[in-house]
Amino acid sequence: MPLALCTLSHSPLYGINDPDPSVLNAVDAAFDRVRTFVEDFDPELTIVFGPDHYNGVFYDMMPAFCIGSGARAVGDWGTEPGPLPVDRTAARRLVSAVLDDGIDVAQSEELHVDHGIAQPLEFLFGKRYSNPLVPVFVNAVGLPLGPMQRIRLLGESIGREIESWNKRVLIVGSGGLSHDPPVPRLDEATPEVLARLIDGRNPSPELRAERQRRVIEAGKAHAAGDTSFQQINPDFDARIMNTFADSAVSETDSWTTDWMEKNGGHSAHEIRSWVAAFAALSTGGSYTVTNRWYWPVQEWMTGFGMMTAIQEA
Ligand SMILES: O=C(O)/C=C/C(=O)/C=C/C=C(\O)C(=O)O
Ligand SMILES: [Fe+2]
Repeated sequence: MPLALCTLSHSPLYGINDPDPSVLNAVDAAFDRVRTFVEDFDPELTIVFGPDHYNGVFYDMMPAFCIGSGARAVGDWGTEPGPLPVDRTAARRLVSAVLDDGIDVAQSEELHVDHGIAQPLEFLFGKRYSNPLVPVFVNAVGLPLGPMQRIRLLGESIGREIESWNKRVLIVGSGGLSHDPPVPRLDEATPEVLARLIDGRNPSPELRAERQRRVIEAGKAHAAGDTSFQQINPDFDARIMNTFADSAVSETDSWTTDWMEKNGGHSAHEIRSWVAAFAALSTGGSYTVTNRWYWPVQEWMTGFGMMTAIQEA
C-alpha cells in the first residue's frame, strides 16, 4: 500500500499578520488542494514530524527526537488545547522499531506539542480532528543540534516500519523554510529567559501574551522592511525543495547546521521535519512529487512552502 506525504510550513502569524489578499488567497487555495490530496488518499494513520518552540519541550530534558505514544496540544497561537488522538499501539511499535535500528529515539507517553505540530494538523483536518496519528518531535530550536544524517536515518527507520504495516499512512513534515523569527536561544538567554527555557510549561496568560506580542511586532517590523532580521532566502528555499523534488534525500547529510543558519536563519532547522518526512517516504522506492508551492511571506517572516508526494506503485 503506498505512503503519501505532505510537507508544509507553519506560521504563528497566519491569521494574525497576514500578507496581501492576493498572496493569502493563493496560500489558502494551495491548502485546499493539499486537503483534497489528503482526503483522496484517505489515510488510516498520520505520522507528523514537527518542532516545538519552548512551549512543550524544554532544556530540563531536550531530546534530539521523541515519539509521542500519547500527546496533548498546549494550545498556543489559537490552536486547540487538549489531548491528541494518538494511536498508542502504532507509536509504541515505532519506538521499538527505531530503537532496534540503533537510533536512540526518546519516547513520551504525554508529549506536549505546540503549533509546530498542532497547526499543520488543524490545517489538514480542521479543529477537533480525530484521525489517528503519531506525533514525532524533531528538535530544531534547542541548540546544539546533531548532524542531519541522524534525522534522515530516523525518517528512514520509521518509513521501513510503516511500510510493513500495509496501511495507508500519511507522512507530514511541519516547519518553515528560511526564517529567523524571535525564538529565544540558550547561548544568549538572560537568567529569567533561561529559567523558562528549562522549565517554562504552563506560562501565565500574561507571559504567553507578552511572548506572542514580541513575535507579532517582529512580523510587523519585518513586513515594514526592518533589515535587522535575517531575510527570507528564496534561492536557498528553492534549493531545499529541489533536493526533495529530485529524490536526493541523502544529499541532506552534507547540510551543516552552520550552512543552514547562515543561509536560512536559525529556524531553517525546522527543515529537519521535511528531511524526516521525505526520508520516510523514500524507503519504499521511488516517489512522485505531485505538487509544490512557495511564497516568501514577509508578514509571516518565513519562506512558506508546501509539497505533496506519493510513492510510485
Ligand atoms: O518567544 C517565544 O518564546 C516563542 C516564539 C515562537 O514560538 C515563534 C515561533 C515561530 C515559528 O513557529 C515559525 O516557524 O515561524
Ligand atoms: Fe516554527
